[in-house]
Amino acid sequence: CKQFAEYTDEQLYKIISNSIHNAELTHRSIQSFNEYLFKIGVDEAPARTSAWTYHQHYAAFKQLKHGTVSDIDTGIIIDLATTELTRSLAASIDQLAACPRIVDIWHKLIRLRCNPTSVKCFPGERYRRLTGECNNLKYPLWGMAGRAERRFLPPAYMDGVSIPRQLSVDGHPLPSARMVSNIVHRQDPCCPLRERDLSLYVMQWGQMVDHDVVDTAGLTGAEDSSIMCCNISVKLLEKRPECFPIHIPKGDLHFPSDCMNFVRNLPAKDDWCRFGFRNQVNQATSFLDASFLYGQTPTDSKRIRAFERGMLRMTPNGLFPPPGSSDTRSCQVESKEHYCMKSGDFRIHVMPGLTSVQVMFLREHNRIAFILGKLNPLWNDEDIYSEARKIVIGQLQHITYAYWLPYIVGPDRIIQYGLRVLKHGYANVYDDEIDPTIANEFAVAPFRFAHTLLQDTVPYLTEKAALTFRSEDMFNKPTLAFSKEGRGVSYVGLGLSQAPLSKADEKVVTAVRDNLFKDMHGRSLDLISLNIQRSRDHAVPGYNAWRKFCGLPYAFHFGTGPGGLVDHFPENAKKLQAVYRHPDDIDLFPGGLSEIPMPGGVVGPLFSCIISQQFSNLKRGDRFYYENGFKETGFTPAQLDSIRTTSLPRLMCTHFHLNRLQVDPFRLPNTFTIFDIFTNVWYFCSVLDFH
Ligand code: HEM
Ligand SMILES: [Ca+2]
Repeated sequence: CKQFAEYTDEQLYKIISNSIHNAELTHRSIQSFNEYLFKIGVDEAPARTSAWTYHQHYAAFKQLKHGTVSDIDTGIIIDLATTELTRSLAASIDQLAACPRIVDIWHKLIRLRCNPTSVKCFPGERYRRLTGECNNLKYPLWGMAGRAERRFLPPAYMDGVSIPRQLSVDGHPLPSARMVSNIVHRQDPCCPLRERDLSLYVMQWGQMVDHDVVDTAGLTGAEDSSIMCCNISVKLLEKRPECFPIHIPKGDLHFPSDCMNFVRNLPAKDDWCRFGFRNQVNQATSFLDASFLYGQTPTDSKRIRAFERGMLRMTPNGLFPPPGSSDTRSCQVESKEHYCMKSGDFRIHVMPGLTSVQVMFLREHNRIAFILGKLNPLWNDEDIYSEARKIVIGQLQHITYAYWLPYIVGPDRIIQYGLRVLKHGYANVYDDEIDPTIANEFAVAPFRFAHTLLQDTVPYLTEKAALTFRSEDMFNKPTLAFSKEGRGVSYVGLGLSQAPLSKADEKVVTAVRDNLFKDMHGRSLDLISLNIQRSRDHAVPGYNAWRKFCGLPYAFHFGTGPGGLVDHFPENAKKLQAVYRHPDDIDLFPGGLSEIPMPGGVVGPLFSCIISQQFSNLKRGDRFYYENGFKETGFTPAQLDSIRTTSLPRLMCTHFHLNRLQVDPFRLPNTFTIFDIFTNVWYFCSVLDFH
């Protein structure tokens, strides 16, 4: 505290009090400014939104709004106050935090507007909570929905607190995110490549897992409007701290203007109301717990559950989730009979394939609930619901760890990080010192790897025809899912298993790189620019910092020889060199995605390390992980054996009403040649084991 010896307690009190007070004033003035911009039509109301503005509505702080409205303001105020405090005292956050006098005064003052997050746990509870709280009895908040994401590495904010990372190590501005996207990630539409024999279902499962474990909250304008950062004067832009628009370089082959809208993500409230660098909020439970199906709060769950025989609500024909009363604006409806479905995750309609997988799990829950109800006539609704939910989550975890993850990170990483599932018996891997909370960096770059696996088309396979629809025409619409009297869900699901995965390289299809969320005015976004800009918004350090984190060689130069980008093909290293000034500057997404994939995986050494680390945390830091044998909460050995027979083809056969399917729908079926007859053959669904 020596550094602050010249200040009396009264002076420190005044400085800290001023910083909080000024932060409140600034926040209020930003809010009124937003109201004004909304009134004069700069920001767009959700009612008028087209797919283009949906981007912000997806990210909006939705799921937990009712419970945590004040957390939104508190997070912003603490962020503003921290910035002012570091400036007033000309000190870093670490220096401030090392001074107990400052910390004490801060807590006295901040208590007036911020309550530490607290929950009550009961060790005997048999089932995981919807919110994820109390999973860890020692650290009950770990993995809970609505909390700050954790960091694997400290952020690189320009001011050490909140301003996005924008400069090269040599002080020059970083290249525009769109420029990086154009030079590193452009895919020639003529010749998209396919990824080995993997199917598009690999991509779709990934998006479902992603939505289960992460939903980072964004900022919105007045009355939930979409904040517009382009087409406003520089003066106005300066007054909008939410804005961090992407510069589009001259001569862009797709975008005529020079600005792509980009709004920063919400600053999180710290669990203990401490000051600190800006962090972001995960609205989802970090655990792989089918939160996309069950919701993350008791209020949400009330809208999802039927409260009868353990079932989740369904339309009378038993095919779909019912409409959501407050989510009607969450998709674009093209027919009077269609509606936006209610699910545990607001983003269910982003692509027809995602709707298809989510509906499959809804049907599976109700199938299991029906069987449990029949077998246990004395069980009440709550008993059946809880047990069915536990089984569905077990199935989801089993398929993800046993069948999906190895295709992503490759078999070597599965062994290295202890991610293999057992064939028999309990694994008992729980460690209450492991924090499963989703890492900010995992969500911002490595786990977005699957954006390269996307195709320009949505395959749709009926009994009679193989059709395709343009992906860019299908974003955010329930049209295909409801088509053909509701059989569309199955046709999309089957289509995914029969279509090749786009190659796991650095190239990304134009459907999302140019035409993401295209609306009737022709406005669209570039998902890859968003990914890059998002990592700067979160101030995620550059490529080399991550190579070091993973114990991989540091790149001193852009060559691919020793001391350089040793995990890149020369062609990709050259592309990176064309946009970046130093290997330290390379943003995590382009740097990692352009690495040579691991043998048997789709991501390179860096992404596979970060993804494996996160999945290891999700396995070992989840007390309810399905292979754990705890008496109260685990499965019986017989139940566990049964969960282990769960397979994706069984789920698809049952819920998409199929006659036949290949053994592994994550891979394309083999044609019957002499060499591969036994590798991934078609089966009649009736032959598959039903449990
Ligand atoms: C057509 C399919 C998809 C579309 C349209 C899509 C679109 C988006 C959009 C708009 C964002 C937010 C971008 C931002 O502003 O930062 C996002 C984030 C993300 N995407 Fe995708 N995505 C798709 C598929 C996938 C798949 C297959 C994965 C698989 C692993 C994935 C993983 C992620 C992750 C991890 C995030 C960050 C989520 C968060 O922090 O809340 N996406 N995606
Ligand atoms: Ca979850």
